[in-house]
Amino acid sequence: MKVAIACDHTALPMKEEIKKQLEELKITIIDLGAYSEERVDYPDYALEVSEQVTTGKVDRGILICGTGIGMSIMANKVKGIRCALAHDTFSAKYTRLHNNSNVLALGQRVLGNGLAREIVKVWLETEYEGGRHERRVCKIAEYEN
Ligand SMILES: O=C(CO)[C@H](O)[C@H](O)[C@H](O)COP(=O)(O)O
Repeated sequence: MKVAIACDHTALPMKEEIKKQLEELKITIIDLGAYSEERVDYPDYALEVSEQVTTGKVDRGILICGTGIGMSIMANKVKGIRCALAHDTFSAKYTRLHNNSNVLALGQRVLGNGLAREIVKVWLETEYEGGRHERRVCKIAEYEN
């Protein structure tokens, strides 16, 4: 699996922790920044990661900002992106099972690294269920088109 990851200036430590985890899981990582704590704008990073996903350069994306909210708002503007803001493992599991989410947003100011790692683990490991959910996911795509 290939994952693109990015954060803004608020979330560098969590991005590094999640990168470590992805390395442990032998996942190929594309780190699209930010690389310092200089103030940046989260929409730029959300867009970069989302485009990597929609063009098929990576399988999934992970976005981290202070709350995860701004990143998720921006990512969900990109056609083909189903970004889930998840701060618990139940949501992380069900957004894969039911929504086939392809981007995960996290908030460094909301979560500790331990819980963030658990969320990422379950989100990466859970397969989309399809079935009745496919009709609903298709309706989202139809609206985009
Ligand atoms: O949480 C965020 C957006 O939803 C981002 O991390 C923002 O950058 C956050 O609002 C912090 O911004 P600031 O310029 O560091 O105050």
